[in-house]
Amino acid sequence: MQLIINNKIFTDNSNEAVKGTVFVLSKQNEKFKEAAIANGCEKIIKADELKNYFDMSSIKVIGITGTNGKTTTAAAIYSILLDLGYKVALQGTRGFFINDERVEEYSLTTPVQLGNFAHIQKAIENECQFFVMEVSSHAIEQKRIEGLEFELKIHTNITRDHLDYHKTIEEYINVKNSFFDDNSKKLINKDDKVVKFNPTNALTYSLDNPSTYKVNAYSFKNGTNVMFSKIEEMYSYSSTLMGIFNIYNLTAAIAAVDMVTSNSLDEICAVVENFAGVSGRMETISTKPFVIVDFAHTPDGMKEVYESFNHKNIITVFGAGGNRDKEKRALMGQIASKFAKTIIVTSDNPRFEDPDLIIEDICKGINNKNNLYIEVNRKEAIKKGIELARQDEDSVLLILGKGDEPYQIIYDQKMPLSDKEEVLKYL
Ligand SMILES: CC(=O)N[C@H]1[C@@H](OP(=O)(O)OP(=O)(O)OC[C@H]2O[C@@H](n3ccc(=O)[nH]c3=O)[C@H](O)[C@@H]2O)O[C@H](CO)[C@@H](O)[C@@H]1O[C@H](C)C(=O)N[C@@H](C)C(=O)N[C@H](CCC(=O)O)C(=O)O
Ligand SMILES: Nc1ncnc2c1ncn2[C@@H]1O[C@H](COP(=O)(O)OP(=O)(O)OP(=O)(O)O)[C@@H](O)[C@H]1O
Ligand SMILES: N[C@H](CCC[C@H](N)C(=O)O)C(=O)O
Ligand SMILES: [Mg+2]
Repeated sequence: MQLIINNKIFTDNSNEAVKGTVFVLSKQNEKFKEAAIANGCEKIIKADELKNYFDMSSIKVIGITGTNGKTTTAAAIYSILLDLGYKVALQGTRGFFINDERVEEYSLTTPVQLGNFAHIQKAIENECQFFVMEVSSHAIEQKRIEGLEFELKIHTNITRDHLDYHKTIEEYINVKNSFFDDNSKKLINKDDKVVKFNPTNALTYSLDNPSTYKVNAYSFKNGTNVMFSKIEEMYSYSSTLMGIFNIYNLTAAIAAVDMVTSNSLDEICAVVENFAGVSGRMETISTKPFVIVDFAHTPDGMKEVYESFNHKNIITVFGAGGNRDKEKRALMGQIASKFAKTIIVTSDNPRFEDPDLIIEDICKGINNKNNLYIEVNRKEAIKKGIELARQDEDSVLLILGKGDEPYQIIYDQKMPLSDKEEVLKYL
């Protein structure tokens, strides 16, 4: 990766660290320092020194971490800020966006150091006042966010994910919490039981516990309607987004915009309705049969989705990623069997693993095998789901795990596949 500032090349790759370039040292490439020197680089700096070469004072960086809800909360903040007339950049799982336009496709949720700086540079060139970014646990652990100064840090929730990488849940929680141990402005979900944060400059939001931005009531009639209070004052907003978890995401987004702008909460709440949600996140693809595509890929994420459709006969299609946390698989099976009437277990990015064995792992959590179908081919699994949904008017088909990912990863190949397009094909 290279970054050019005032005609000077900064690189994090020793192979590119030739004469006249600056080698930017990070946790990941420390081991290549000698190679960079051998290649003749002009200078070596630490990633957190990059800020000395770079004037970022015109842009406010907002970072969001948590197990679930980062992409949705980030997109909601982006949408609200744009609607209020600001220029904004958004960086996360779905790519990189500037002022309502997609600039880059999917890659990492949080790029490496030089990648973050390059995007911020582009945002500044486009006169953005805000840079909204998702911060993954990998990024915190690998110090990809070194050298960034955050105007606001937001916490969504901490459950379980990526244990293939972090090994233990304790380590995962510690990594996430470490994002909140400094004196920056923070916005914390007060209903989360494991979050630990430095209380200096922290405000909170919640549905259950006392907090700064406290949801007092909500209803799901004709969309989602929410009343919340800040200190003594009451406010309300409406949204087309479904699910209690989206009340968390939207309330966090409103609170965040309140914390970083001088707009009134009434102004902010008025534009929330315009946010149509994120592609592939609780997205209704069809109402008859009722079909939803969602990105839930953790036991907790699935539970949240299923609970939102408790009044329906749930038919669900899902798998679990290969070369990722194996422990979550049986738990996902368990959650599905608790809530769903019919389960179709299939593949979700098997990568280098045998898809049949991943499915076996998932099925270990499913006790009642009566309404269980196994279909390793995801396209066929979706087709089966639609067939079954057509036979039951009270059903909802919940296709989980891939959201709007446009591919299935088999070995290291990305084969084109879109859950949404498959659904539309069979309707
Ligand atoms: C497991 C993991 O996170 N791996 C990341 C890690 O890989 P690595 O340490 O093996 O990389 P490496 O090839 O040794 O290179 C490390 C550094 O050395 C440098 N290098 C390398 C070779 C050389 O000869 N000389 C040299 O200087 C490279 O330029 C680089 O800066 O560092 C690389 C760059 O520094 C990342 O691209 C890579 O992400 C891989 C591709 C990945 O798939 N990561 C996923 C798991 C990830 O990060 N996901 C999260 C969360 C997703 C979510 O929940 O939404 C994300 O933020 O996307
Ligand atoms: N606040 C929340 N609490 C619990 N579950 C949520 C919440 N928000 C979203 N979800 C569920 O998690 C899924 C992923 O949401 P989203 O993409 O916003 O999260 P993310 O943190 O960016 O995930 P990832 O780290 O995989 O990119 C959604 O499709 C939904 O099922
Ligand atoms: N962005 C996350 C979720 C991907 C979910 C699922 N589609 C998978 O491949 O496991 C990750 O890379 O772990
Ligand atoms: Mg994300």
